[in-house]
Formats: sequence, C-alpha cells, structure tokens
Amino acid sequence: MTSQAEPAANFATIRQLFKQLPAARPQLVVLPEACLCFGAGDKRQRELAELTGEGSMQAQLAELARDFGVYLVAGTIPLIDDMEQAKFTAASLVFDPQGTCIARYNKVHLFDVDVDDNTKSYRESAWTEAGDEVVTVSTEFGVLGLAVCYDVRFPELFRALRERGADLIVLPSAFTQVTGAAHWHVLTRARAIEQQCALVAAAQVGTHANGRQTFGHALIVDAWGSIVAECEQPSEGLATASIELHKQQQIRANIPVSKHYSSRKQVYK
Ligand SMILES: O=C(O)CNC(=O)[C@H](CS)NC(=O)CCC(=O)C(=O)O
Repeated sequence: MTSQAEPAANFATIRQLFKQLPAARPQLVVLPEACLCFGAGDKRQRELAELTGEGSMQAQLAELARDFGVYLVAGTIPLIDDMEQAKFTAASLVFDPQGTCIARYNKVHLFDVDVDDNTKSYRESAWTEAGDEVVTVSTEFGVLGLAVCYDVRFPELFRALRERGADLIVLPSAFTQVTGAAHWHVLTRARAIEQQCALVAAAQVGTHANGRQTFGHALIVDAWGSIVAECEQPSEGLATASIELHKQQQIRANIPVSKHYSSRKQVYK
C-alpha cells in the first residue's frame, strides 16, 4: 500500500484490494505498518489513537475480517491504554474470520535512526511507546509470531518467536527506500532461514503525504528462504502464496537448528 494520511481513504484501498483475494479459506491477510494512517505526523496519529477494543478503526478492521472471512493482521495502528497517555503504541492486531481480535503485539524496537534520505532523522520513540512482550497466537494455519518492520534487524526476537512455537512470522513494514534497497530482501530471507518459519512481510511502497519514500517489495518467504511471492513495483497490490507446512516440518527435521540451539544455549549466557 501507499497509505495516505486519513483512515477512510486507506480503508477504501484495502476493500478494493481484498476483492482480488484468492477464494481459498482459511486465508491469512497481512497489511503493512501504519496501514490506516501514514505521513500525517505524530500529532494526527495521537488524535486517531484508539483505546484497546474501542473505536472506528478497530471496528472497521473487525468488519473486514468478518466480511471476507479471513484472518487479518492489521499492520499497525496507534493504540493507547488511557486517554491521558501522550504516546501511543504501534500495535499490530490479529483478527480471526469472525472478526474477533485474538492478539495484540506492540512494536518492540523503535526506529530512532539516521538515514541518508529526504527525511534524514527518524525518531519513532518521540511519539511511540515501545512494546515489551513477545507475542504468538494460534490459528488454523498453526502458530503466528508477530514482528514489525525495524524488528527484522533483531534476530533475538525471531528466535524467541520460534521458541514459543511460531510456524509463520508476520512482518508488517514500512522500510525506507534507502535501507530497503540495501537490506530488505537479505534481512527477511535470513530471519526465515534461521528460524525455519515462513515469513509474510507486507510493505508500504512509494511516496507518502509527508514526502517519505518507502521501499515496497512486499514479499512472502518460505522456511527454506525462497521468495515465493513478491508485489510488483511500484503499484499497490497483493502478493499471495499457499503454505505447505509439511515441507516446513521436513526442513526442520533435516536441519534441526532449534534442537541444536537448545543443547548449546549455555554458551551464550
Ligand atoms: O512512522 C510511521 O507512520 C510508520 N512507521 C514507520 O514508518 C517505521 C518507524 S519510522 N519505519 C521503520 O521502522 C523503518 C525501518 C527501516 O526502514 C529499516 O530498518 O531500515
């Protein structure tokens, strides 16, 4: 997606894209980071921020999941736990096909980074409260592990997700054009290979309201590290693939990294 500043426009795009979804069910759909509000500034995001379980963004996301009968990972949206809070969390919500919210992950690693692009200085922690919890959730596909964007640079989180039983990892993202061109494919493939988990990495693409440029290349990587689907550049669209968990089990049996890690864990202490 090239998400716009206001949720209404983004919901219209999402509904349009959902019409192209494959008919097969169960189906898992992953939206990019900041899918409902991008490039509007931190003040606007704080205004839009909703209390957990309340508000129109969450209601419309639940309705989408229900209308299309899919599991929905709603990228990230700004959530707060009480109205007095100055900062919001970049929350990734998971809805089941009945529209029930079954998990919430708050982005743990915040993008306080200098990049040689037209934004120069990214200071996500100025308006975002970092998460402090590793989150997995059971679905008809197996266990989903949740991570967001900049988290992909921290393999420890992915190890923790695998240790908690993750079969599939989702990574809603908004990588910068500059860092994405250099690192995106390598990082996503590396995390999938290391943890032998399929990885669904949704992405923002193009130029946004505030002039920010995002890299795109939303992709799906299998547990062998092969890119099995990738969005065409530079337009909005879907990348879809079917996951064969028995192949993933075979990879894990053949190269038992998780077992080997457990047996040598003490080396890192
Ligand atoms: O700010 C918003 O509205 C939405 N959030 C983002 O775009 C976030 C925080 S600024 N972007 C990243 O984490 C980029 C990571 C990245 O590009 C890298 O790791 O190289």
